[in-house]
Amino acid sequence: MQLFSRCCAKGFDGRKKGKTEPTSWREFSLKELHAATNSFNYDNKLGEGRLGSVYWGQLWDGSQIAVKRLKAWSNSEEVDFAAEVEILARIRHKNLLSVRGYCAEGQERLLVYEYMQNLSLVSHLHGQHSAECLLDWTKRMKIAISSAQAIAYLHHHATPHIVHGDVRASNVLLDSEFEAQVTDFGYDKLIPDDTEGKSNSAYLSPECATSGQESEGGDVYSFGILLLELVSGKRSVERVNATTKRGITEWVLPLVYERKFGEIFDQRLSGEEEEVGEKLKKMVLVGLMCAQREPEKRPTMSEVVEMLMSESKEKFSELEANPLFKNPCSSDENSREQEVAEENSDVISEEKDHHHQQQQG
Ligand SMILES: Nc1ncnc2c1ncn2[C@@H]1O[C@H](COP(=O)(O)OP(=O)(O)OP(=O)(O)O)[C@@H](O)[C@H]1O
Repeated sequence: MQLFSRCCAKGFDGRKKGKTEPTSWREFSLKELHAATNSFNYDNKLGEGRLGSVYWGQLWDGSQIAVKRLKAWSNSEEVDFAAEVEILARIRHKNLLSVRGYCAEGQERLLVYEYMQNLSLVSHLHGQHSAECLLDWTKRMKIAISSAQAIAYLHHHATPHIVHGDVRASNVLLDSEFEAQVTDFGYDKLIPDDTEGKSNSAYLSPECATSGQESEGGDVYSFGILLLELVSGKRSVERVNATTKRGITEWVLPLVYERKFGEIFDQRLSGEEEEVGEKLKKMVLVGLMCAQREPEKRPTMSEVVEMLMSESKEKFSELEANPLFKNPCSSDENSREQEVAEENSDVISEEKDHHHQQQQG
């Protein structure tokens, strides 16, 4: 399809650096969006999410757009769509994809964004672009930091502070320089009853799955899963056999206990990790810190940015020494005690054996 052929390109004209300065926010007519998307033609469809379908389009001035056609709008008639979109449009950060405009005619509600030619992180990690355009480590680290900065901005600098509520690889789009453009934030007023679609997601924090309440801590959890996905190239949840699925943390943590980082890193990039080994380890450890079950143990997004960007060896050693990364079943002290006991007494060793058998029985 023509619209995908530009994936991995450096820019439309080869001169542009990153995201173009968005032209000012405005209202679009339905006629204009019909013309731009070839009447929402199936061939223009980029994909479909919980909120509706997204179409590629081209405006009369040649600029490329992505149009999100919201479904189930009739439930939300009391919401002033234009006012809500205007609030969204005011949220500006270089790594957030801000809305460029909207259309509200009859039952139709549409959001217009700049088209991101390198599409989403999910398509590069697991989708159609994973073979033809594999993200190297430098790009992955850039994506990790730039997406963390975007979420940290929402949590700590936007007024009022914003919980993203749906951090995942498909909501991290990539611009021409492979910088992250985080999207799909601030929709809670536009789509009030939107918890159901997320409830099965492996990105959802345990407390949010129970309470249905989104929070900054929940975003941190989801970002942790995203980091592990980015560094390993694995999906957030994988099927182990016909009846069992395994979350990515359950797979990564035991490997970290044994310091088998090489097995965690995306095997499709083997060889390259020598140069950036420590940074990749850091991505794994920070990912696990974020994806802890207990929200109070997780870092804030500002701390995540700081950890990911830090060059300090001491800070890295501090991170590595976190108790989370020690196998609770074989702490160093326990094994030393066992060694001493085994050296000194056969009886203890027999007792231990007995105890072990009792435990197994
Ligand atoms: N501005 C854009 N530029 C390029 N592709 C886009 C843009 N916005 C969305 N897409 C693509 O369109 C598809 C659908 O996006 P959408 O945000 O509706 O769903 P999703 O993020 O996959 O799922 P959900 O909304 O349920 O989290 C995705 O594959 C996404 O990568």
